[in-house]
Amino acid sequence: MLRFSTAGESHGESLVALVSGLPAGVPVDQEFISHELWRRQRGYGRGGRMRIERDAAHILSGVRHGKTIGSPIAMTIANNDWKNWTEILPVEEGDPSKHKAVASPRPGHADLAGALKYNFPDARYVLERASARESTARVASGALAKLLLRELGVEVLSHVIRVGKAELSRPAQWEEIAALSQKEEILLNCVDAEDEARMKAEVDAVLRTGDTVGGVFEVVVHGLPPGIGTHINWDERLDGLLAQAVMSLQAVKAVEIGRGVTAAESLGSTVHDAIGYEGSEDDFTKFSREHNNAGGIEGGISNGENVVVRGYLKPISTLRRPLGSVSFETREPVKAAYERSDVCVVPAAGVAAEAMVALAVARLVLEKFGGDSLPELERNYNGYLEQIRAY
Ligand SMILES: Cc1cc2nc3c(=O)[nH]c(=O)nc-3n(C[C@H](O)[C@H](O)[C@H](O)COP(=O)(O)O)c2cc1C
Ligand SMILES: C=C(O[C@@H]1CC(C(=O)O)=C[C@@H](OP(=O)(O)O)[C@H]1O)C(=O)O
Repeated sequence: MLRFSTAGESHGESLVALVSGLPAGVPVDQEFISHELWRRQRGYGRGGRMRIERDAAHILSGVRHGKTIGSPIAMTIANNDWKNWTEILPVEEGDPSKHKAVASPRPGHADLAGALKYNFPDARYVLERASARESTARVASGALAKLLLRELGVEVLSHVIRVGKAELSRPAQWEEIAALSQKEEILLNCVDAEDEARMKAEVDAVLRTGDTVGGVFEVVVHGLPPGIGTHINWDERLDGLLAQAVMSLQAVKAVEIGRGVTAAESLGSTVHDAIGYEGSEDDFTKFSREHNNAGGIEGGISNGENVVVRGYLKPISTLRRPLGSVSFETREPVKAAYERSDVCVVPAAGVAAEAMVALAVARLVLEKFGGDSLPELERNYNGYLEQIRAY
């Protein structure tokens, strides 16, 4: 089974990722992993921390001569900022007077709930792990899943469809989303320049007022054949696994598959994707669809169309003009803590969500087709593609 876990704190020495269950023989393109990490660091509205970090994955195990060898892959991603925190957050006992308390919990962050739960006098240790710095390790892990999927012709990318009140005004084509991932700079990762300018204006407005914005990203899986996931068991459904994978990201508060949200207020005759038999030779089967409101999943199973998953982000909770809070020490009303912060992270969250989606899809692909080596997996995969083509 493909599994991954992460360790590490935001201002600790490094993030750690551990990925197991990948077959042997998958080419590991380190430049690709670095590019994915770079993409997660970009986007208009990020704070001062991103000027300090230059994320790169250091592979410790599981890869030899540029290919996976079937054993668990351990990676570290260093925190450049650690050097500024070694006295504040030492692993040894250290000097308690150097402790930098997060003295008043930020509404919307994990501070208060975490401090109560773990019995900490302030929120420092809570934010250290709650921080989305952890998503770096997810992106490095997801890059490995993407490299596996790439061997099977499956790609996972994202783009931004809303920042605050500014929304993408038209549907995006796969080719446009793919072109975004090749750009040398990322503004708001939107496929339409005019819409992107309106999104930028939303960020500029909150930069001026000391506020923050949220938004919506869309992850698209391209080239996934029908039959991944199953209706048979609740915990093996593709839609359920994707929802959990994306919802688990920091600040994501809703997940939508296809046109799930507007479908709830629409008639069945306008929502469901009428079936034809006009597919081309390049398609998995000759079955075709009028549109893809289902987001490529029916009954928890991929149906051969692009899989489309949207993540809805709440606005960032650390405000330069903070909301009311209470001092941990005195219990008196004070403003919530502020050190520095991102004000908009929709493009970065989209990249992190790509990683989570790639890991979930790769897990189900490996469960269906098995194989301890890439050639064995490819044999099983291609045999299945032949089967559905001949159906
Ligand atoms: C890429 C990314 C960067 C983030 N940066 C910040 C930040 O600078 N400041 C902040 O308060 N929250 C930031 N967040 C959101 C918090 O991590 C998140 O709100 C917090 O951990 C509480 O979890 P929850 O929002 O899922 O309930 C970021 C989220 C993502 C995905
Ligand atoms: C470090 C990252 O994001 C961080 C996520 C984050 C949070 O509260 O989630 C708070 C900020 O950390 P800091 O207080 O050190 O500036 C962000 O910079 C990153 O994305 O790599």
